[in-house]
Amino acid sequence: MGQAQTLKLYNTLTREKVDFRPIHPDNVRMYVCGPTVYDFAHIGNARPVIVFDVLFRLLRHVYGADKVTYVRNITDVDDKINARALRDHPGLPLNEAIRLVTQTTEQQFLDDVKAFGCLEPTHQPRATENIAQMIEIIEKLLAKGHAYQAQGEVLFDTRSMPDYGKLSHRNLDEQQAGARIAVEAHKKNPGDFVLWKLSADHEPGWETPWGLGRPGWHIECSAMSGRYLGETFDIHGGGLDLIFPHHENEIAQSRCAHGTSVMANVWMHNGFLQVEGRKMSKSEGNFVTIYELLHTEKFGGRKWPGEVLRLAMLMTHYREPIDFSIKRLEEAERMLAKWPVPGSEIGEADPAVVAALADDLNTVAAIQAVHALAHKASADPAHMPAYAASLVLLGIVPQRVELDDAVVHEIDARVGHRLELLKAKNFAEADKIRDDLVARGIQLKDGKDPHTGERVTTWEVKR
Ligand SMILES: Nc1ncnc2c1ncn2[C@@H]1O[C@H](COP(=O)(O)OP(=O)(O)OP(=O)(O)O)[C@@H](O)[C@H]1O
Ligand SMILES: [Zn+2]
Repeated sequence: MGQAQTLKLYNTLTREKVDFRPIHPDNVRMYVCGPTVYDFAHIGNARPVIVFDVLFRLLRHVYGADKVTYVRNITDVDDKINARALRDHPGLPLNEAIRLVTQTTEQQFLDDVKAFGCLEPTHQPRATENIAQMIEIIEKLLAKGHAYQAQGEVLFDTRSMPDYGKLSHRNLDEQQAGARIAVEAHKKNPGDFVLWKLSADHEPGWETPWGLGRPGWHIECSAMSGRYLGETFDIHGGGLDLIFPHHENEIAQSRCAHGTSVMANVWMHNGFLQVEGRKMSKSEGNFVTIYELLHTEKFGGRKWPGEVLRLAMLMTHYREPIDFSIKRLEEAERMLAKWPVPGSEIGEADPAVVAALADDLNTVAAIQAVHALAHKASADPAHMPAYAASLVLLGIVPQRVELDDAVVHEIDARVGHRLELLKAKNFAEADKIRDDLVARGIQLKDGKDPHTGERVTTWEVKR
C-alpha cells in the first residue's frame, strides 16, 4: 500500500490525463451514476459498474481500504418507471405498481452485479429517499436567481450560469443558433431543464412549496452526491452518454446552489459497448441482458460465467468502444482457463499490475502482466501470493472448472485421436490437437502403461 503511487486519470473536464490528488487523502470520494430501475440491465450497463469497481479497488489499494467512499445511486423515480408499472400491473394502484417494479428491478440489478465480483459501494442511495435534499437545492437555486417557475415546472435558467457547458464543451449561443426544434414556450432558453414538475393525482408526488410533484432526473444526483460526499468531491463517473445533458446539468445545479467553482475535480466516462458499431441500448433493441448472458442459453447457445464477461470487458481500455461478440467471450474464457486458482495467501500486488492500472486504468496492460504472473505462479508457488493480490485488484477470481459429461467425452475422444496420430507418426496433427487443448487450459501427460508398455495419455484441467 504505497501513497507514493500517483494515479493518472483522464479528466473529461480538461480533456487530458492529470495527476490525481484527492482533496482529503483519508477520504477519497467517488460518485457514479447508477441504474434507472425499470427493466433488466443489459451488458452495456455492466460496463461502468465493472470499470468503476476496478477504480474503487485501485483507490483502496493506494489510499487504504477504509479511506475511500464510493456512492452509486439507484434512480427509482422516473417517468419510464411509471410507464412500466402501468403496463405490467394495470390492476394495481400506481404507487403500489411502481414499488413492485423498482424493488424487483433493483434486486435483479444487485444480483447481476454480484456475479461480476464487484465490491459493494459504500452507499447505494435511492432517489426517493433523498427528496428533501432535492427540494433544498431547488429552493437555493430559486433564491439565488438560477431557477424559475413556469407552467407547473421549476426550471434551471442556463443563462444565469456564465460558464454553463464547460464539461461537454457546448456553447449556449451555438446551441441556440443551431436549434431546429422550436423552444418550448414556457422556457426562457432552449437549454433550460426541469428541476421539479407537478404530478397529476394518479402520478407519484411529494408535497413541496411548488405543489405536489416529482423531481427531474439530474437533480437526484446533485442531491445524493451532496449528501454523501459533500459539495465538492474527487471523482464523478458514468458512461459517455451521460456527459450531456446529465452531467452538465448536475454540475450546473450543484455549483450554482453551493456557490462552488467545481462539483467534482475529475470526470471520468467509459466508452460504449457496441453491437455492430452501434451502442447497445434499450431503445435500439440490440441488447442482451446480464441475466440472459449468465443464466440462459440465448447468447451463443450457452451460459457465460460472470468472471468471463468481466475479463472480456477489461480486455479493452475503458475509454475505447468495445464491439461485443461471442469470439471475445471465448478469448477471455481461454485466457482465464490458463490462470491457476490462487491460494489463500494474499501478498503484495505485482508492481507492473499496479503501475498499469495507475496509468488511467490501463487494464489491457494489467491483464498482460497478470497473465505473465499466472504462468510463473503455475510453475513456482513462490509467485502465488503476488498473483493472488494482483487478481484482487482486477476483481477476478479464476474458478476451478466443472466440466460436464459431454465436454469430458469430447476431450477423451480428442486425446484418443491424438494417440492414433502419434502411432501413425503424424506428429504435426497430433501437436495441433495438444496445442488446442492446452489453449483451453487442458494439460496432457504422456506416459507408458507399466504392464503393456503402451503409450497412454492422461489429462487434467490446469487452473
Ligand atoms: N452500451 C453501453 N455501453 C456502456 N455504457 C452504457 C451503455 N448503455 C448505457 N450505459 C451506461 O449505463 C449506466 C446506466 O444507465 P441507465 O440506467 O440510464 O441506462 P439506460 O440509459 O437505461 O440504457 P439505454 O441506453 O439502453 O436506454 C450509465 O452510466 C450509462 O452511461
Ligand atoms: Zn447522475
